[in-house]
Amino acid sequence: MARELFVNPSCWRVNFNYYFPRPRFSPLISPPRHAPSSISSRFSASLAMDDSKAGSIKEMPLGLDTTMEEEYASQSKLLQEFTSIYNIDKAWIFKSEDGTGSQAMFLLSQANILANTRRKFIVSSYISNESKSSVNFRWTPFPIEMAGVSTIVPSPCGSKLLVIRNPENESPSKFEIWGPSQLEKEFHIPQSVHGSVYADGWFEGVSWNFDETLIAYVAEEPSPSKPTFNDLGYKKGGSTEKDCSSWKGQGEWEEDWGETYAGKRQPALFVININSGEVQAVKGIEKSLSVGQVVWAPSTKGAHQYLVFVGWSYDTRKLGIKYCYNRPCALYAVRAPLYESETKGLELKDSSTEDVPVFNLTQQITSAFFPRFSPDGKFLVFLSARSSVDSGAHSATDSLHRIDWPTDVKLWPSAKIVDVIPVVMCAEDGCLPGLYCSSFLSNPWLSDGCTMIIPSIWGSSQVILSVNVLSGEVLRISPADSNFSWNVLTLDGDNIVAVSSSPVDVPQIKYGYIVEEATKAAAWSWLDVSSAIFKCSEKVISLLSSLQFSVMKIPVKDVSDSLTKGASKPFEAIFVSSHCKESDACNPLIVVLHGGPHSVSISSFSKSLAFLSSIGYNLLIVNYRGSLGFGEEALQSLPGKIGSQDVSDVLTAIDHVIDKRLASPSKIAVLGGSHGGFLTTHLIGQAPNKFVAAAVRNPVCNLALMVGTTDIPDWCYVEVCGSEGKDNFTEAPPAELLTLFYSKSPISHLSKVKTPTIFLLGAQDLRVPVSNGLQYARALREKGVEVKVIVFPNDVHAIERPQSDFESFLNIGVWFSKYCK
Ligand SMILES: CC(=O)N[C@@H](C)C(=O)N[C@@H](C)C(=O)O
Repeated sequence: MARELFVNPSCWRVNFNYYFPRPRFSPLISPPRHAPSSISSRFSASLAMDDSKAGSIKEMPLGLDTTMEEEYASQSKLLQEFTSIYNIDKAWIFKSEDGTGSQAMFLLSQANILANTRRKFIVSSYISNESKSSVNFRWTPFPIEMAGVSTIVPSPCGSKLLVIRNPENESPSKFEIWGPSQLEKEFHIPQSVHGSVYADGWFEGVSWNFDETLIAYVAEEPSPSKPTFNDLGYKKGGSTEKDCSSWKGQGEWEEDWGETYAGKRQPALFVININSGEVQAVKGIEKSLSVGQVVWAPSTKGAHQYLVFVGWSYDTRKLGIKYCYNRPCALYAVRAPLYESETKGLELKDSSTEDVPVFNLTQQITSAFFPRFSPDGKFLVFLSARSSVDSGAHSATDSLHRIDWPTDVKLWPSAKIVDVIPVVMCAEDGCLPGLYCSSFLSNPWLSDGCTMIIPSIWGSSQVILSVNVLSGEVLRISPADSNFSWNVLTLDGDNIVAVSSSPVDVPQIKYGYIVEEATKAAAWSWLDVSSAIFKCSEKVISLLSSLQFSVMKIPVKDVSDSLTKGASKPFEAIFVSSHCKESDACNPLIVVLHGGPHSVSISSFSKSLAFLSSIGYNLLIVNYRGSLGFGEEALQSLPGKIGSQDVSDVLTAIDHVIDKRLASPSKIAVLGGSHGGFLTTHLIGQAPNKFVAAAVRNPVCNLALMVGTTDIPDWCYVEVCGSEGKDNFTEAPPAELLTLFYSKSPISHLSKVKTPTIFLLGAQDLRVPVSNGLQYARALREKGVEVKVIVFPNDVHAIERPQSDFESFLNIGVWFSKYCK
């Protein structure tokens, strides 16, 4: 979680949907409205023969009919252009030695469709501030590819760069230490010491100590030994050697953290000495604790060095952790291992703690993560998802806290936790709706030592906040007069390098500085940073320039006294459309629904949504009540009411745009993934005449089936039964509960469905296993509804591997072209 990232498609609190529609510019081949979705291959072949070379019979690819082939080809061409747009993932600043400017390093990434991976590359720039209000970025001419790199972490003073390369198989992890002009050291850490270094954005943590000699990090524990057998049966004592006369059994199955962690071993703490290359496992941490996000505690001369880390514990089972902030966690302090070179002159002042080497620092609160020490080491600030843990909702409103860091180790466990920003239940209009953070910079501090710069969701946008952690003052410092989304990449002293985008504007770098004399509300000014590096194709630019977006406020229907104030306030939807003349008929509308349900669609650039809108669809991206960014009361109004309140909000949003003549009632399609797929399939069942086509990615269709197969069965309880579902959760749900789960599921409305629906399913999805989508798709087909199913054998819940992502949205686009005229 400790990533300095621009919003990343895999970022779990912000939802991105990728869908592609009919090209406006391509000659449309109109299929018969109810053409069978799978014309027999004999028929396809005979049609194809006309334009094939004599003698050979052209076979249509599986699942593609001849009537749509042109469409498929033209959409795929444009889709390639959108797919190749870069992401701006991270940045670092290095102060120049003469103090006149700074050097910036940006980490960008781009899909490499052919290799089915993402290419990572670095671009650098020299930053000079000619005056307070102007900045000049001088870029190196070409990016440098970072092939095979898992993560890079500069040292605090910027003189060294750690590059970690994780093994692809059983080979060692590689640690490289680079100086300004050369590789200074390289260490290979064998699997017997530890497995892959975690670079997952959740357990991930790599931290240099203050004198840049030691690096603490999180890696997979070494593999436990497994029973060995040979021709005499079980071989006592086992064997580490690989020999051809024996074989290994499996031993007992070990729980992992579910979705995206299948087969990953326990995350554990290690420290490497970069002078000797010696690696030590950090001792004293309970076996049951999974660790992550490690940082060095401020050091006291002559005393032991300590590490602060996040620990996740569990009861009888590890429930899925991806997208789930409701897993209890705490901050712990542990003594760092001693290295010979470090012990010289050590007085071991705190040797009295010998028996208690690990302290829980946050016992008073159910969740604590993203630990950050202030630059002077006087306080420790952290984020908490206690609302999420306490209510059982998988994500909710965060709170920010401070511990005034005692110099005496013995006082650490009893140190008071101070609330800096509490959970906001229901904000007044224009005020902070609450904190919703999915990343903190590793160094988020301005030079006053007490102001942090953090990104957070505010309604349907991501904004940048400055937070004074002593006074609790919070300011929205990214421009409040635009609906763009912003993220912090890094700080350049007291200036901010940020990235800003919108549904119709590709990400652009911005440089923010404080305008001293201005009023508080307008204290920050933002400069554009232009570069040829951050340009995309002319075609994309021209298509995007014909689009516009707005954020709509949609009043809640049927407000009753039983609703909290926060749940009675308007929710939001992002509307994306092309500039059109009054007389123009509306483009077809695609209703886009995020998952979670406690996630949010923000107003940032999404390649797939931009593609979709740029070729002739209007989008209605609905942040129904329960989404992040609108206060805790609105969010908590949904658990217990899924399939009704959220469905009603989406229908209200659709009516809203129809009433405003922004959508034609006969040209509406709907798409969503996961809980968004739950909503999509509910909508086509509950409002069977409303939608001409639907597309779902790993949809939740049958909660009674999901509860026994998902990595988060507790989610089904909480979302169906509300908070009390958390207390009643059991692995063996009683029959009455299974009946309730079924009745709250889209499958219970299946008999009414008429809408042609395409299913994109990841066979390795542990969150909403493929059986959910398959059962529903087969049941629809059984009753004669048009259905197309694509299963990606190696994809998990997110279906984000480049080729799968591409094929998914190409097929969604073509599906909509076929049915959504
Ligand atoms: C908590 C969670 O994973 N819920 C799923 C049902 C879901 O909707 N997932 C979201 C995050 C998604 O968009 O995939």
